Amino acid sequence: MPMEDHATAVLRWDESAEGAPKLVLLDQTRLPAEEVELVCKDVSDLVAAIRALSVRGAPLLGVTGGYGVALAAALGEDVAEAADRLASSRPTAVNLASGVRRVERAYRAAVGGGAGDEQAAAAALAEAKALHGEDAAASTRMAHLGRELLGELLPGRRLRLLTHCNTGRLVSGGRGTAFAVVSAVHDAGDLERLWVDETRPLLQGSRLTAYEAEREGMPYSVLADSAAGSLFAAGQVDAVLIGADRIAVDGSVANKVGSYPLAVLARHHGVPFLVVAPVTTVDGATENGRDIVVEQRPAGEVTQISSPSQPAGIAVGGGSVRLAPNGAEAYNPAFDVTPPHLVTAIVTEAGVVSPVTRETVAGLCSPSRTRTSRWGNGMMNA
Ligand SMILES: CSC[C@@H](O)[C@@H](O)C(=O)COP(=O)(O)O
Repeated sequence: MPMEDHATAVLRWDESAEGAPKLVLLDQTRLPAEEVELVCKDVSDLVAAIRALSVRGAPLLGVTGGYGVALAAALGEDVAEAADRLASSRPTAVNLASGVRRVERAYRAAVGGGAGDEQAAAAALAEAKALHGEDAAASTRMAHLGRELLGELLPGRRLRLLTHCNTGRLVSGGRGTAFAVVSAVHDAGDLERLWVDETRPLLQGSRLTAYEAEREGMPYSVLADSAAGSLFAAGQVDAVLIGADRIAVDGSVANKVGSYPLAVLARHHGVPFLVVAPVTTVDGATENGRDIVVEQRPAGEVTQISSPSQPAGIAVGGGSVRLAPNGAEAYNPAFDVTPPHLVTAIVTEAGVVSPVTRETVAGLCSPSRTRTSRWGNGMMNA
């Protein structure tokens, strides 16, 4: 069932009620147990929601950050200070900072053009809404191109696709990134099974992707991340599809921790490893994968698990259960970086990039990008 059919939108700007506008989010830390709205009345609320992963996933973080700047402007907060706090609330997903800066630029341009406070706030909101709409359109295009690519790579068969983390409607103005491609395959009747990595430690796969797969009526199975190797060995995976939080100019892909081992497995077993991400995730300012800042999260996310009412293990207060001895230290990077030579193709709304090289990826950043019409030879026409 599509997300719009539910009363709770993933994110909405609310100015219908009396008083000041608010940003209302579907609190993703409460899924799949319950659909609960989280009302952000100001930028501090929103920054807290972003840090707690109540709202998450690269494209949606960009859209949320943009609305955050609009909220600051509407409330008469210091927009520059609010933009800095929003942009730095999580470091890895480039969309967050770029969404924030884009809306901040629109606000400044309005102020520079002589707009009053209300007009400038309206300009910021219009830009945030435009970004939201563009993200939805990009999602539709990526779904189409990704499905087409799978048809070329793996013709004439029903597909067993493996995905990691969560990349569907919960992270996007539309149907998402990698999950949007899976949805398109499913809609066409070509999905034999979606393998859903649970995605330790915060379980974005089992909590969120399985929730979305269930609602779309897909055949799916959740697996422990460590079970993926045996699935590949058994010949049960036709392709891996993931999203991305940041793609460096050299084609390195930062995504949820656990993506890199899947790329290694995929290469070993000769399985295509596809990254699906909007052009806004390609960061022209980050030359190499080693320059990508990987967010380190609290140890408690690994060493404890919370009660069902706080299923993500994010809030480690009352109701949490220890998974490791008191005092255990933990290594908890939120993301890892997959080198370009392990990535078969990057699917963007502007086209499919393959092979993934500095030259082909740089084409996505430059205004004068060139595209070729054959997959496997630079870029496919969008
Ligand atoms: C389209 S979403 C791509 C990525 O943002 C997604 O795979 C991911 O890693 C999200 O991480 P999260 O820490 O849940 O924000």
